[in-house]
Amino acid sequence: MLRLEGLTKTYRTGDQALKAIDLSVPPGQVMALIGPSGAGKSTLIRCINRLVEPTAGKVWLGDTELTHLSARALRRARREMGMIFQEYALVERLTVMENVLSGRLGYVGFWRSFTRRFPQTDVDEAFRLLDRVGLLAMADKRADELSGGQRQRVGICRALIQNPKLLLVDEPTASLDPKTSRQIMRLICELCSERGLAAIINIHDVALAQMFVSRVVGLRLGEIAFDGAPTGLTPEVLTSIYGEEDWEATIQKVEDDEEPAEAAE
Ligand SMILES: Nc1ncnc2c1ncn2[C@@H]1O[C@H](COP(=O)(O)OP(=O)(O)OP(=O)(O)O)[C@@H](O)[C@H]1O
Repeated sequence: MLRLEGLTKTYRTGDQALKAIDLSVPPGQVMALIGPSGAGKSTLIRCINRLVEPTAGKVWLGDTELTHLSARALRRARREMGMIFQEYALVERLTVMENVLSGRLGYVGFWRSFTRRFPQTDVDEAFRLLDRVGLLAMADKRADELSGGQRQRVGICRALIQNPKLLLVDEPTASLDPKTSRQIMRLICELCSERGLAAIINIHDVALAQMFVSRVVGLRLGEIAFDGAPTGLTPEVLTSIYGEEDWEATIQKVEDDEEPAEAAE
């Protein structure tokens, strides 16, 4: 469903953030993207929906090649890609419901969005989504009254109400405590599985990635250094991605977390 061919990004500063990346993500697959700071993870995610313009290469979403689309066609293609951000990117003074509905702006006409008159079907779907993520009672609260975990749940609803085929998720747990991080990762993965949605999740926390996803891609200096199952992330592989460090502690943490009591949380 998503296919990158020779995706390359060289910033004007000369930084080669991505070096001819080839990567395919089939429908329904949730993939974690890991790697050290500066490896190119955010650039890769942003080149897919052209928030950052690739220097070379192709991005296929289904049968559509995205890098040569006109602005108008790109707007249409972006509806198929929901984005979830580290800092939630909510409009603070709007309510939870209004923030969720803003995910429909790519679909409704200018005047409707200007006056915020969304079709009833959109409102119904927003309520369903808020219920699914446990925020139904918060629909009328202002976004700035929410905790970090609640804000991220709103961000997830806003991405899903677009009815995307692919989720692009940029460090969804970076501002959250460990327990809330696990809940958010679990929620994203459950929702992808319920909806047959593919996702690429840029995530710093290797242990968290290992707990929830079936495939991990490790980037190093703009190139793929690992692509496989989370069980393949041995200390040697992690060293090849991140450089020297004691990885036993990280891997141990995953095993501890897999105890039944934790899973029932
Ligand atoms: N706007 C920009 N202009 C110039 N260089 C940039 C820009 N954005 C990123 N880079 C460079 O591109 C490379 C990849 O950056 P990117 O942010 O994609 O990495 P990352 O893996 O997401 O890092 P982090 O985990 O710290 O967010 C780095 O060398 C960075 O300095």
